[in-house]
Amino acid sequence: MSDTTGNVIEISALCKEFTTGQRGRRRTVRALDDVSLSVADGSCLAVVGESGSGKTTLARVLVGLERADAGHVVLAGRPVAQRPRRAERRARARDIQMVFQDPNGSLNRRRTAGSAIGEVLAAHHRLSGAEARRRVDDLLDQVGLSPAHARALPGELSGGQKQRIAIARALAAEPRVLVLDEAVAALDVSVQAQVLNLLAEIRQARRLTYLFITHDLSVVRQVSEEVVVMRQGRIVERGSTAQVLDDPGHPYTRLLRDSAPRPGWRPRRATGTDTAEAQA
Ligand SMILES: Nc1ncnc2c1ncn2[C@@H]1O[C@H](COP(=O)(O)OP(=O)(O)OP(=O)(O)O)[C@@H](O)[C@H]1O
Repeated sequence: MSDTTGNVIEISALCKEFTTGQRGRRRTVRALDDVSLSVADGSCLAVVGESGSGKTTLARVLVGLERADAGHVVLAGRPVAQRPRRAERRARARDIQMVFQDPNGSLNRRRTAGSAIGEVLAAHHRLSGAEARRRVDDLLDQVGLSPAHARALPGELSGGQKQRIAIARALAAEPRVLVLDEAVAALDVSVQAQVLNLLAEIRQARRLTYLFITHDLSVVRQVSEEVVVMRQGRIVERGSTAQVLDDPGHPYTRLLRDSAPRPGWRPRRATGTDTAEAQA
């Protein structure tokens, strides 16, 4: 379900600050500074930016792991409460799920893959034991694993297989939106390509919407039609992937693109001009 605009995510004027340190040495960081963004139902929007630009904070606010100081989020046509009740939290989890960079964070090392997926199924659907087992097998199949993997503990799985289980867990809730936060960053390049292909197939088959957070511009080209560029908590540029990466409008995007490793790439020391331009 999307709202009348066809957007499944509508974010307006989100702000979030973090204050750290002891009294007298306090430091405040504005992780999100007036961020407004919409994501069309069924699309894939990439969010890029250097480390600390606010990408993860945006994701965490969206899925409800962090509370914004100001601003609004509308998910699948429903405004998201800042202090949600249990039922609202559960409804949000059915709308949006997140896959993290490190699958170990979402998998208990003493729990089999089947039981990890079954836990999410049980939280969102009323199923008999036999139905749940069948759904676990279906989900394993959708992420390219076999029913035998249901009995495996995380320690018996490769990094790519663990990430596939984390994706199956997220899919078990049957969400409309998947937020993928550096979801392939920890994988070897060949495994990365397989998981990216898998994610593309799943999006098409399930008509899902992706918010794809990455620092890797080559990944952006493979997965998304549109991209937003974040810098110091603000969105500095948004457009089609081809336009933003091939003909960036903002000096910061040019700097990001020009410092990304690629075939034939030679590291180049940033000049004073680069830095001054990017401050614009
Ligand atoms: N829980 C927190 N406590 C204090 N500061 C935080 C916290 N979470 C994020 N920050 C700060 O907010 C800013 C944005 O961080 P965030 O993790 O959202 O950036 P990012 O673009 O996702 O970076 P990375 O790519 O390194 O994950 C950073 O300056 C970070 O140090």
